[in-house]
Amino acid sequence: MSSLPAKARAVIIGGGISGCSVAYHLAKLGWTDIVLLERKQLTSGTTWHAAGLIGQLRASQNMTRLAKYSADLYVKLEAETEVATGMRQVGSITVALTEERKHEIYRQASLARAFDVDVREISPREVKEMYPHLNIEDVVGAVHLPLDGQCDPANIAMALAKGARQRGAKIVENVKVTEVLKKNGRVTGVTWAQGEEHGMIETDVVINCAGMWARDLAGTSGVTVPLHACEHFYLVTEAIEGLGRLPVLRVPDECAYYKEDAGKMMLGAFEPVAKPWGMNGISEDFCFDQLQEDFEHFEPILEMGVNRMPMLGTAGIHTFFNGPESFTPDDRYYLGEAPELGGYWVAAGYNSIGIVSSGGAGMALAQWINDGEAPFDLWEVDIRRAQPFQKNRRYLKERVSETLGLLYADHFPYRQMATSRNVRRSPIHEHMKARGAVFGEVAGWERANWFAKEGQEREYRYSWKRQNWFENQRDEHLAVRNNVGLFDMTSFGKIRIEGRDALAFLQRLCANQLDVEPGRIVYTQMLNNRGGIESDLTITRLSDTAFFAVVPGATLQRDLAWMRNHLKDEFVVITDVTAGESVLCLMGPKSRELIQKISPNDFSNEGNPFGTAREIEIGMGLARAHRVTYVGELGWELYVSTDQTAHVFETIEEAGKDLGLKLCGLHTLDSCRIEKAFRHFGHDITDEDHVLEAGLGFAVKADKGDFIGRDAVLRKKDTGHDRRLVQFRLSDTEPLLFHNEAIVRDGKIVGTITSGNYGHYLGGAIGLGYVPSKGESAEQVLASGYEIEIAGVRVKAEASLRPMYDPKAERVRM
Ligand SMILES: NCCCC(=O)O
Repeated sequence: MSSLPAKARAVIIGGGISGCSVAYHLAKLGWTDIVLLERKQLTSGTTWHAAGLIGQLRASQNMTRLAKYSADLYVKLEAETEVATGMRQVGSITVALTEERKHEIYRQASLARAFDVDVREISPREVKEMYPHLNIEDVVGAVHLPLDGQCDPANIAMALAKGARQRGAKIVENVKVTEVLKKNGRVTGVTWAQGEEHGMIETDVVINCAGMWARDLAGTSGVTVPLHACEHFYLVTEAIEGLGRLPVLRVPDECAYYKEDAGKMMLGAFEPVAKPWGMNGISEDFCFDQLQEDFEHFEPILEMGVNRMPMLGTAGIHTFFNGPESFTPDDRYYLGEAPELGGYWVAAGYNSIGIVSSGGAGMALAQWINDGEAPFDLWEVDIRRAQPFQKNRRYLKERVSETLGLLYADHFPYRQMATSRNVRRSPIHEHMKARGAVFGEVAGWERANWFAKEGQEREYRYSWKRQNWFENQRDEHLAVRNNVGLFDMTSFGKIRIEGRDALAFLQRLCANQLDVEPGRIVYTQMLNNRGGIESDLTITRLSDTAFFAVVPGATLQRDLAWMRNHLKDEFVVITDVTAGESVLCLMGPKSRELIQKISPNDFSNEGNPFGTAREIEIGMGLARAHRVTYVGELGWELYVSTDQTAHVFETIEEAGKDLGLKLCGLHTLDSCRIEKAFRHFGHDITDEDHVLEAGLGFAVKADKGDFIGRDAVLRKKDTGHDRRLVQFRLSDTEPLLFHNEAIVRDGKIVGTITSGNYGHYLGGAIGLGYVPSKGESAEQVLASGYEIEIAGVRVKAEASLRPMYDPKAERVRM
């Protein structure tokens, strides 16, 4: 095909709104020699049948930021490109039918306000004024966003495509990418076909924007993009006389959204049990196709719809639509560079919010590709969170039948998935279960989140208030503080870094000093060039040439990729050994007494100081005992080969009987660590957060020689902090903090809580969050009056820059 170049700076695969937005934003950054290849026609997969709702009310700060960007962009796009986008800022209303839902949408409103989104809590009467057709009998609250809107999705995509073309991008239809070429772990080009014609484009950047084909396409390159299509249903009525212009309406408690368009009403649904589609692959010929209607499946939604908006009962139905859309295992989309293949980028899996997401996502991804670093924290949607096993089709099929409905379900804190569970289990999973564990799942790992008492139901009762496990957590928490607790942390990611150049390699990647004696444990961060935190880990030196890194289970793929991508011509082997060792954490003031009962080794401060690790005998087996803690107490993390784990666990349990040993869950790990203000990666510390502003300067050794991020550290030392991570305790002991609550300083919203939990020892909810501090001393930062806004209500908070629990770190060294 003569119009296709032999070389391009980037090749985008897929001409839906996602691909068009990436092309538009790359072109805007000056990437003019780029090519977008669409296997059929632009928008012909999912974009063309999307509802086109532009809602800025999102569950987290970055999703709010990106949705706001999309809304602002789409408003301007028509003037810029002269394509009629159908963008109308009709506003939106979300109504709550329960107090819990009202609390959720009010929380989202607080968050949106922190990002300058125009949003207001409104009464049911005000809802009726704006939406006279609505039955508001059981409406308990609502929020209104006057600058939300609706658009014609296909035309937005066309406008983005035109904007990209105007800046030099080549967008070509009816060309299929047949292979992504690679060499030495990097993309080198793509081959394409158009009918009988074939060709190749040399490139080192490929972006998979292939929507519901993204998983299979990625699979041919050994890349993991776990998503699966589901059937998505909506209906459009005949024209209704006198309907008038109406805001978009969401009634999540009835799984429904409503849109007025050209005098007709659209009613769409996110039903609790969805219908996965395309299990055996999606046809090559799919082009503007619809799926078979299923009235029975939609009927319960329609019934609620007719009650909510009685005129639907008499309006004729013009279209009953069913079309496929992509869903992911956690209802969040994928953005970023695939960990398996350099230069292979992904923007896919939009979970039915692709139109409002794609503008912001395209902007963020283009900047990421251009700069080699994410423009701000995108961990929530980062492709590196995907686990290799998640591409399993049975897993995906079962999971997406749930995640479609979760879009409009209550997004309670700690909510666990019900489907596709038990894939990754610790060797003592059954022991934990037998002792009352109630499990949660992270990265496929089943982990005991809390332990039910004898006779107590082993289920979560979700709420925005104290949930049914609050007292269990309190007992576990106090056992760790006063006595001894045992956590199963087998889900930790474990990486061996070995070889002649291992030390030099880690010295270059880590901010702390790794040139330590074998047996020392070093807490460190891996930084990017801005001084932002890419990884938060401990590294134990096992020998002159061998190191052992421990990372959160959720970040393992990201951390492996960061290490592997930074390997030069060095003799270093990086191996994921996660499945080989379990981790039992014995924590609390009586942990020494307990371990000493079952091991002949010396656990004294002299023989085994804080921050050291060595092999020990335990029961009749062996373990590597690391004297570290994430809960702020005396304790040991025991790394045990998986075959001996049950034996070691049983030995500890037996010995702990007369010491009051308590099994503890992940909720307690978190409540203990937040009292001690230990940072949690992905929340309190991200690639956007400077290591010094995060309060981790103690783990940075700028004088050790060069390392990635060192210049940024030195610069920050010169210029001073722009913001600081502060610990807060609410003075009212009743309300709870989770994350994303607004921080109010002297009456003004200045930030959001990055993580929160209940401090059962300190008494009251504890949160961490950044506040601006340019030119201010620590005293000045703390001298202000702080409040935290929770669902619109402001609660006084005490602030501290030092950990409120054990500020002198005496407990860990006792
Ligand atoms: N595709 C439907 C979008 C739903 C929503 O924005 O709430």
